[in-house]
Amino acid sequence: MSRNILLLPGDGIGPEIVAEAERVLARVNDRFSLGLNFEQALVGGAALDACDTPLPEDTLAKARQADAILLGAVGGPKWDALPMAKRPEKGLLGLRSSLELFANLRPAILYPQLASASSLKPDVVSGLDILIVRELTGGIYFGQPRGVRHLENGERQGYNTYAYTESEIRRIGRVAFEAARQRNGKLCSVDKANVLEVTVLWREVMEDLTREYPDVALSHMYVDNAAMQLVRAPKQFDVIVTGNMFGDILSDEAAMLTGSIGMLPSASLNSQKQGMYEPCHGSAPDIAGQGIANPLATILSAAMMLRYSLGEEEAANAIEAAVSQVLDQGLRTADILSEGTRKVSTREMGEAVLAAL
Ligand SMILES: NC(=O)c1ccc[n+]([C@@H]2O[C@H](COP(=O)([O-])OP(=O)(O)OC[C@H]3O[C@@H](n4cnc5c(N)ncnc54)[C@H](O)[C@@H]3O)[C@@H](O)[C@H]2O)c1
Ligand SMILES: CC(C)[C@H](C(=O)O)[C@@H](O)C(=O)O
Ligand SMILES: [Mg+2]
Repeated sequence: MSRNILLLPGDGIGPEIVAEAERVLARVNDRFSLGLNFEQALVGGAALDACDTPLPEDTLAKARQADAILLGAVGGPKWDALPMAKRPEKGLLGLRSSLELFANLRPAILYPQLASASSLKPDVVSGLDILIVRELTGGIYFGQPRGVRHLENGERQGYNTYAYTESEIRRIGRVAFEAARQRNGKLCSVDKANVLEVTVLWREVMEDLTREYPDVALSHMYVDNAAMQLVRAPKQFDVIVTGNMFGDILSDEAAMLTGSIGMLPSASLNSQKQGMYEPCHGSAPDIAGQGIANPLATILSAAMMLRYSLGEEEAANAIEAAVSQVLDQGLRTADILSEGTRKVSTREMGEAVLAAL
């Protein structure tokens, strides 16, 4: 069986970290005879520079045909002044919406070796294993109308629309309830139902789903409290389900509980389980080109790809075990460095994972 993997390195540290994940994928491809074929395409700022669009037709066509996609990151100061429709981030959002990748899984797992790198005290985070299920193709990111308009008094007004249909809420809800059922039967839905009508509906639909999932205990929390609880007592959470923007923010927050945003992988899936896999972080312009970025979130995203889109559990487990092994060896990129550990570069970290494989 042959499977096509599309690599989209993107911008900033994207090419550096995707190169390491590609080498890891190539190694498990050989070791487990996975029949993976790799192809590359442009997205984001790299695509803007070459083709004047952040999502070229050719990239979208390749993405539609791929069995799975691995993306680095997009964006950077070079393109920040462009109008919204032309920005690198539109390339990423265009991929997500064109492929209907509505279900974004962001696991925040603390590797025990990184307990001292976490922003929280070891006893508060030890054993942390949370899954954030973020709706990815709706909400305020995509709602219409949007823009900047001129008011009669001469002032300009910027506006966006936060909208969800019942069916959009139901389908992400089902993904979250299924995940909760397979884990510990606990789901917390995060909203702002004390203020926003759209999330009153969100809450109603989530409640409704409990009839399909009587074995899952559903709770609700306002997003401001959830942000606080995540740093107060994160282990109260198991699966969190939330909308696009709240999920974006809460997942960056959760990343710091695991030591670094450089540790947080993600899967973005559609209803056919076709998926795009990417680290939760961005293009990190402040460290791009220095060879010091942490490639583990991308390598762990590759493991998620093997598990969710390709059904290669054994290869996925092997990558995760290799990551754990290099952490055991005390190797750390700068973002997770702590006393008594050894600082390594992006490439050295990739090499170490390869060696462990
Ligand atoms: N999925 C994506 O492609 C994605 C995600 C987030 C942000 N972005 C874009 O990236 C650009 C920069 O955004 P930002 O600075 O707000 O967020 P960022 O995630 O790029 O960086 C935030 C901080 O985390 C650090 N960091 C991120 N990844 C790291 C890694 N692998 N190893 C070590 N340190 C790491 C950075 O050095 C920086 O200090 C923007 O253009 C933004 O739109 C893209
Ligand atoms: C770059 C940006 C569009 C993106 C998002 O907000 O979804 C990023 O922050 C992420 O978390 O994947
Ligand atoms: Mg984000």
